[in-house]
Amino acid sequence: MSERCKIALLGPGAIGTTVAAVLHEAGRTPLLCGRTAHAQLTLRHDAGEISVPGPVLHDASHVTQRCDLLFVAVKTTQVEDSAAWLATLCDEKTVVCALQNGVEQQSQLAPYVNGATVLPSVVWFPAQREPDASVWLRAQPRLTLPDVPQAARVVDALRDTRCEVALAADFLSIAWRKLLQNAAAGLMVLANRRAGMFSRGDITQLGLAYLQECLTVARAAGAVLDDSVPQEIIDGFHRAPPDLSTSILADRQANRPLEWDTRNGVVQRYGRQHTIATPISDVVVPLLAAGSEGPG
Ligand SMILES: NC(=O)C1=CN([C@@H]2O[C@H](COP(=O)(O)OP(=O)(O)OC[C@H]3O[C@@H](n4cnc5c(N)ncnc54)[C@H](OP(=O)(O)O)[C@@H]3O)[C@@H](O)[C@H]2O)C=CC1
Ligand SMILES: CC(C)(CO)C(=O)C(=O)O
Repeated sequence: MSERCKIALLGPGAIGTTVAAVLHEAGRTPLLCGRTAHAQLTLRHDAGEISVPGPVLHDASHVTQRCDLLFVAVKTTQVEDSAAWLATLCDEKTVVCALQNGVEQQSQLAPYVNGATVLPSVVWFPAQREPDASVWLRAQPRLTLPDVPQAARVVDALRDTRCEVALAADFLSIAWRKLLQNAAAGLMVLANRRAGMFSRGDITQLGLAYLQECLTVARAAGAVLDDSVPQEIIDGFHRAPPDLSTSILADRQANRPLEWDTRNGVVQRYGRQHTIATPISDVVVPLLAAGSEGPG
């Protein structure tokens, strides 16, 4: 096994390109690992563009290095297919920072990472992959991590970059807060519309009722969240640019598999575990699952 690499990034899509670009700007270009070969990555932001020189490696069997820090930004539906990369890049000394939505990153990645520490994160910023594979960053990049010793490796890597990192003592509650936002964003898939649809009174009411259901489940799972959270999330959609999309809608519109279980099914599953009725999830989840997988 050859020398270790300091930082690698798996999944150079919308979020992965953003993190690779901010690392590159700070002189810490990661080893780029993906599924599709690209000569370079391009991130477009408010003030200009960042190009990250490639190549994006696309065959794990050509790589022999383990890494100290691995950012994983494949979709949660793509983890199993990424197994060869995870096995190649990780050992028990690696910290794997999951740049993924959901509240289950640790259990989803642990089977694949050779005993590495999996650090979940909350990714707050929207980024959009364009048809030419460049990425449009639509807000200030910002992550929240659990306040544990292994987070220092991510904090150091992202120090003095465009990406803010916050550490949270009560990470679980913050992760569920973000999950609620993602669950409500799933309604955009069913309407095939972007954030502007929340300006409708009927969608606002549906969103609030769904978020109330999600909040009850989140609290049963241990999250400490105020009664005001559903309204705050809806207010966020009202303030968003009407054309702001969400990654699950981008996947639906491209006819790719959806992270329906990670973002919406999870509320129904935890609801069942805690014997909480989830009537709205019981409608939303099968429709998202069928949209993702068919048949038909
Ligand atoms: N986009 C956003 O605004 C946000 C997304 N998130 C979350 O971040 C995570 C990543 O999402 P996002 O960046 O949008 O996803 P993308 O679909 O844009 O990127 C996924 C990347 O992973 C690559 N990939 C897929 N399969 C494999 C594989 N088997 N081996 C190696 N690479 C692979 C894809 O390659 P290819 O180019 O071939 O498709 C692509 O580069 C998700 O969990 C999402 O929910 C969180 C907050 C915001
Ligand atoms: C845009 C954002 C931040 C909220 O829905 C997101 O998490 C996503 O698109 O997956």
